[in-house]
Amino acid sequence: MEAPVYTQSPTEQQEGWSPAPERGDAFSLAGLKHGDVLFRSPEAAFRGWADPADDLVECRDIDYVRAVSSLAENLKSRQRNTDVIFGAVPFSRRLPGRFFAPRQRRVPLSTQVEGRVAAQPGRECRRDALPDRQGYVRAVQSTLEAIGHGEVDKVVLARALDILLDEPVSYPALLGRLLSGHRQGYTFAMPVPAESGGLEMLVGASPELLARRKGDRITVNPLAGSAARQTDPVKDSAVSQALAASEKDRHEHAIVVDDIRQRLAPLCRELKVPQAPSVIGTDTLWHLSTEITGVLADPATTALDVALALHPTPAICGQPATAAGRCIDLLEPFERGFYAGLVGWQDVRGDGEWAIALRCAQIHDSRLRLYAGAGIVEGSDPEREYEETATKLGTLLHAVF
Ligand SMILES: C=C(O[C@@H]1C=C(C(=O)O)C=C[C@H]1O)C(=O)O
Repeated sequence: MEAPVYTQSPTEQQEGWSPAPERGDAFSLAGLKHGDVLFRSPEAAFRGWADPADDLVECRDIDYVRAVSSLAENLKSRQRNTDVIFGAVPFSRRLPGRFFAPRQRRVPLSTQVEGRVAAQPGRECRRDALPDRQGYVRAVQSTLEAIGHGEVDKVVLARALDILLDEPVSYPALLGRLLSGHRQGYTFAMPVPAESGGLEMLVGASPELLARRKGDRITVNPLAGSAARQTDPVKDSAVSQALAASEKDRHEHAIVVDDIRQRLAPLCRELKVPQAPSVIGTDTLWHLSTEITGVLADPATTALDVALALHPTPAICGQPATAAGRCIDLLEPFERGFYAGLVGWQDVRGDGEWAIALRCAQIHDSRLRLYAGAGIVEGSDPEREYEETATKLGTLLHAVF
């Protein structure tokens, strides 16, 4: 089986390279292993190596920003040939986040996965749904009751799928497939602290940018309101038009945009929020999307500062956040871990990108936990919401099998 290979175009060869352990001007995913990093966005692509030992911090929420600035100070003072910190922040405050500065290499944007993409060698031995279809439908019904009683306006209710393979996950195979199947969006492999100690790999292909900073400019791109894509192009376009016109989905989306607007206002001296959402397509879904741009009032505000000011948005938690968080704790029979948290990178100047960890799994050896959720508002149909989560799980499932 051939592993996919990255190559760079001649014009981009000078851009931001640090020493890397592989030959020439191409690198292969073949060596990608537990503990390594991969992150590709529409703006940047990185590959990081777990060894030798990295600058590393694991910390709780109040310390995230301090942790990243102390890593940045270390990098500056040691003039290491890298200026990028990677990391992940969990959904809830119960778990620590992890930030580190591995030996890394920035890959040109023209980077393509080349060669035949290998298949996962293992087979599925076991699959457990948390909860099953009935359980999820009941949880959506309970959420609708809470919404009806005025306790909460929106709750994003997730479910998980545990899969056991008969062989450890092949990261080159899995990432090769995710990268070649998702040319847009944010594809990542990031080591994160496991609940049981040690590390797990957070792997996924998310469509959602929480915050990007370039100098004093920021971009925030919430998604909310979804419909499954169709193989027939006529039906597919009808579905996207119906989504754009759907009252229920526009309400679900507006809750997110209003919350983000309010949270960004104190950070920005200029803020542009489009009047109406547009529709964007992933491999499996149409989403309502609003690209919000702003100019920071204080240019010392970093990409992570902006991301943490917004997290958890109503796109992945709900509104109001505290009441929605209570529903999630009560109704989801698993710990979200890093699902719906932040995953990304930031350089020593504070520029960077933090995506929301969606369409992802936490992986250890041959065990995978996949996650997907759907926003519940007044008018949501429990069976359709279940189907939406099934479509969302498809991103990872199609890459594994
Ligand atoms: C919660 C997820 O996705 C989020 C929920 C969406 C929705 O409810 O329409 C759309 C995009 C994401 O903000 C997920 O993928 O698990």
